[in-house]
Formats: sequence, structure tokens, C-alpha cells
Amino acid sequence: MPSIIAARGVEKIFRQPRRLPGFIGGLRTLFTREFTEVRAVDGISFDIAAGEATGYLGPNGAGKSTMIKMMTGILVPTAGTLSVLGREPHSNRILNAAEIGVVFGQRSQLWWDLPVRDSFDLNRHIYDIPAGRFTENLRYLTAMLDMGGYIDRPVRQLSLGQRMRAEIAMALLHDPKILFLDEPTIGLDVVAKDAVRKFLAEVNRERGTTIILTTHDLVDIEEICPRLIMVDDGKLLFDGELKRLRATLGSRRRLTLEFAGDPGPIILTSATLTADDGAAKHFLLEDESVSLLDVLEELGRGHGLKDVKLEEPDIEEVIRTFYKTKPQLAGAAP
Ligand SMILES: Nc1ncnc2c1ncn2[C@@H]1O[C@H](COP(=O)(O)OP(=O)(O)OP(=O)(O)O)[C@@H](O)[C@H]1O
Repeated sequence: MPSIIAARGVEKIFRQPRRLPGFIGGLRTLFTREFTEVRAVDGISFDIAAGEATGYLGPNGAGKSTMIKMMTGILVPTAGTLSVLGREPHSNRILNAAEIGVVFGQRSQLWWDLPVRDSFDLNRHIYDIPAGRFTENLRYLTAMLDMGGYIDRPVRQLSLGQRMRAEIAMALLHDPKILFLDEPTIGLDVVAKDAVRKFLAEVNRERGTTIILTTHDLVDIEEICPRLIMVDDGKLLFDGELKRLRATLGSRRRLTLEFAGDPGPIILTSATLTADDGAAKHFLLEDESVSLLDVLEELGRGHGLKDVKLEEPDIEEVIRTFYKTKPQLAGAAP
């Protein structure tokens, strides 16, 4: 599939005048030309194909927002090349804006004192959305994001979850090809998070909208993004499927066997016992190739087995392991 976003050795260096301490230092700052440099994005390269949903992940200050801002044309890269839908974003901001949608979790695009519907209407004029298309999109988005109850209320009266749904609708009214979201679920309760995730996954699947999102909530990645780009300190550490990350780290599945009563010690070669609660025994499957059937076959009959639970490794654990072991993973990025 041809890529609609191509980043090649993209860098962003922020330069700030060095502030010397104290009053005299403050005065000297005015006359000296000393700068501190922050290399927020440090030689990042990737390709994103139309219709992909990608999570952009990294600790605080890793350079996620800076990269999103460059892709949306708000910031200019210091070096490297960046192409979004065949254009350099910062030198084609207006054309770029017509084809992308942007949601910044911490900043609103809606008019605070106006009813949500009026902000949508303003967008209709700004983006010159044909009347039929606008009506159809508004109907779809209102239904899907359950906005009927508050679309006529001023934005300042909305809860965070309602506002976030309205922000996402606002960003999608003009049918963008790419939707950028910076922390779309930040501060939302579990119900609102779930609604936002389900909707974004649906937009990606049904409408083919390419999605790139930054998040600290790994469940966002699990539910929306099959692909994961991980950065730290401005550098790319991993680009691939979450499945591949799990495999790379050799993450272990958890197995629980529940018995009618305590069958006594159970020793298996296919699984390692981690906890023995009598009637419930907990194991880890060290080897990817071991299946549940292998374990059950080895266990054999006659223990009064009641229930079996097999769980994928928790994504939090996978990511934690990744950041702990990253020096050994130099080959993880393509
Ligand atoms: N306008 C700016 N001027 C100077 N430094 C900046 C500017 N914007 C960001 N930075 C610095 O660049 C680095 C990357 O910041 P960025 O906001 O991209 O990180 P992030 O990964 O989005 O972090 P977070 O998860 O905390 O939002 C940080 O060290 C930050 O202090």
C-alpha cells in the first residue's frame, strides 16, 4: 500500500536563550547569546499507509506531541523530510488542514460560549463542506457519539467526556483522510474512554480514516491501533505490531487451572507453577509454541479440573519490560 505519511530522518531542535540565575544573570541574559538546545525529535523515520491505525507511544517528554505538531504543519522540522498526503505539511498548511483532522486532548477547538451545533456550523463554512455531506456526517456523528442530548448546549456546560466526543466529531465533519489525536482519552472516566475507543476503531474500520494517536493509556493502543511506534528521548525504538513486540520480548501467557478441590501439587514441563492456592493453580507458559491442549494433555484426567483461564500478557507489563530492556533491543526498530 502506498504511504500517505513518510518521515525521513525528521529532527526538531528547540533553542531557548539560557537564563542565567539571579538579577544580574537576568540582565546578562539580555545581552549574551547563549542557548540551550532540546533535541525533541531525533532522526525519526517511518511510513504510514492509508487506512492504518497507529499508536505513538513514549514517556513524558519523548517527543510525541512535537512529532504530531510537525505532521499537522504547526511546527517546522529542523532537519529531515516529512510528507503528509504528498505535501510538506508546514509549507502547505491550508491544503493540509483540508485533508486532516486534529484533536488535542488538552486544547479545545470548539467555541466555549456557543452551543456545540454552532461550532459545527462554523466548521461547515471554514471547510466549505457541501450541505448534503454536512447533514449526513452530522447525523452519523451525533448518533455514533451519542451527542443528541447536548448538541444544543454551550460547550462550557459540558462534561469532559461530552466535550471530547464533540471535539472528535468536529475534527471529522469535513471527512479528513487522516485523524491525528493527541491524548484523546486523557482525564476521561472508564465509560467515556470506552465510548471514544469504540468510535475511533469504527471510524478507522468503516470509513478507512487513517488514525495516528499519542497516548499514555495502553488500552487505547490495544483497542484501536494494531501498529505501535515507540519513542524515547526523541528516538524511534520500535515500529511494528503489538503482537510482534510481545513476541520480541518473549512475553509469557498466564494460565490458571481451577479444580473442584485441591488435587495436591501439580508439576508440568509445559508450564511453570507461579502460585498454588489449593484448588486454583497459576502457571506461566514460557514457550510461545505451547498450546492449551499440550498442557491439558500433559495434565491428564482424574484431577477434577473445573475451569481453565489463559491470558495474554498484560500490555502494561509488555511496555514496562520494553523500556527496561531497550538497550538490548537495538534491532527492534526496522
Ligand atoms: N516550544 C518548545 N520550546 C522548547 N522546548 C520544547 C517545546 N515544546 C516541547 N519542548 C521540549 O521538547 C521535548 C519533547 O516534548 P513533547 O511535548 O513533544 O513530548 P511528549 O512526548 O509529547 O511529552 P508528554 O507525554 O509529556 O506530553 C521536551 O523536553 C519538551 O520540554
